Amino acid sequence: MKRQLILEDGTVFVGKGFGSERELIGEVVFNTGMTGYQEILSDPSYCSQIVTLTYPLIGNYGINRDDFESIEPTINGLIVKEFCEVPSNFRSQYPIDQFLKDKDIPGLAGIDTRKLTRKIREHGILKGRICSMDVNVDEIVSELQKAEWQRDQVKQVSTKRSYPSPGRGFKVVLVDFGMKHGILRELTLRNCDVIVVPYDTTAEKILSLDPDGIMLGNGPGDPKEITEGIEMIKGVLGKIPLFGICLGHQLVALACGADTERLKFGHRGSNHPVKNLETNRVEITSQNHGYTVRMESLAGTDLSVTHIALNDGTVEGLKHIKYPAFTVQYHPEASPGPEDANYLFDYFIDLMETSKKVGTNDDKTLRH
Ligand SMILES: NC(=O)CC[C@H](N)C(=O)O
Repeated sequence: MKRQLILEDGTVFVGKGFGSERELIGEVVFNTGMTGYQEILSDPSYCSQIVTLTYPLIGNYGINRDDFESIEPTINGLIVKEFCEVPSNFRSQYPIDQFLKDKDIPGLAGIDTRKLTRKIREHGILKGRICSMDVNVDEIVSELQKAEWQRDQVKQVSTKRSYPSPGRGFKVVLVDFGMKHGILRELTLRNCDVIVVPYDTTAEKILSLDPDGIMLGNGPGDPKEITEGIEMIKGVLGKIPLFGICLGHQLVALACGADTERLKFGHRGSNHPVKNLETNRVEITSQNHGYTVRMESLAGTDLSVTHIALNDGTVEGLKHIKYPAFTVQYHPEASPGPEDANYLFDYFIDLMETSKKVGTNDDKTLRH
């Protein structure tokens, strides 16, 4: 069935609808990964966004049982050049069209995704809506222009209650701002005894669980909205080793007095080159973020830059100069890859081990 994408600047792309027929407003973003559409669809960091995949054929290995990053996908739409109706893979359980119908997520195929991507790159992220052909385009455009940027996505996707994921190794509190389950899988692989807690858990509560380490996961939206997380980090920093990923990285920066800002069109893909300034090695990384830590705002803070993006020079990794705390803007858990940055989870384990041996000194600070 013919359907259209309407953007807030009045541009219209006509294509073929698939998935659900719901009409939802969302920020239209693009991801350049060649594979990994199931992980992208189910990554809560995309909550309420309409995701365009630039790879021209999507869905050929279907949707399987194992690759989900969350149980309920929360994207507001999926745009592809061509979707595969008959997937072929031994793991495939059903086609992407059926999955989107079941989850009530609208899809649009058959549009020029290169043109749409160029538009977003030139203009910056635009609000849009996938609609039927009989709507009044001018009305939709003015509605889009008036619409606020989405808020409160973390509240929507974070777990409502703590839950354990038992193991025999280090005890880790994983703060769920809308985490990809890949993070939990990496900790489990390393035998961690994990407790996943809601985004607004206080420092006191976390300290009362007596963890060896705290992991701050990824999540959607503007980091400045998550004041509960920023306060919590201030209360645990220096007391327990800390590892932050993506939104977790941005929150640590804010807690240490640095600033964040929205990027023009973000970094979303699985081949973003990042330079590790400590080893001078380049890592190919998986990324999905629309905000960034402002480089200039780090002056005068206790954070030093450990990684930078080679495409645009933005901050990709930080470490605390006094406390055992480090963060990355990209995704070391990756899924489906690349795995260049997987060593960071081992580094976190080492940090917990060292901190445990050294113990805490009088003012409860731990040092590398
Ligand atoms: N993947 C993430 O954690 C994204 C962080 C934040 N919501 C951003 O868009 O920059």
